[in-house]
Amino acid sequence: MPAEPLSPQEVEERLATLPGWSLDAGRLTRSYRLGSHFAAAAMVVHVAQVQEELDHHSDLTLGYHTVALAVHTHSAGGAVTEKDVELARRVEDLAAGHGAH
Ligand SMILES: C[C@H](O)[C@H](O)[C@H]1CNC2=NC(N)=NC(=O)C2=N1
Repeated sequence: MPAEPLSPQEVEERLATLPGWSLDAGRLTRSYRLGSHFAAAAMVVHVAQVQEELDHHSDLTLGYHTVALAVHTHSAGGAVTEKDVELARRVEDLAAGHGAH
């Protein structure tokens, strides 16, 4: 069953439980800072593993000491859905282990 779009209020409620995440151009976004470029690259690989597991994929950008994500649900017409929130939570869970903040 396709994921349903969250209402603007539901998105705000979810964001209130995801510090550092925001809604930007209709997508859930967050940027993390890490201690080195290699540490950032390792986090990208870990996020990619989670995205494959969830079958849900963000635009994932590796910078010098940064990792940035932006995600919405293509199959819901580009809306934000619970799938995006689930991915954000999973990324939060692994970020600390990479020293990301
Ligand atoms: C066929 C495949 O499962 C789908 O296309 C998945 C893959 N990853 C996805 N990622 C995102 N962000 N939105 C989707 O609708 C989506 N769909």
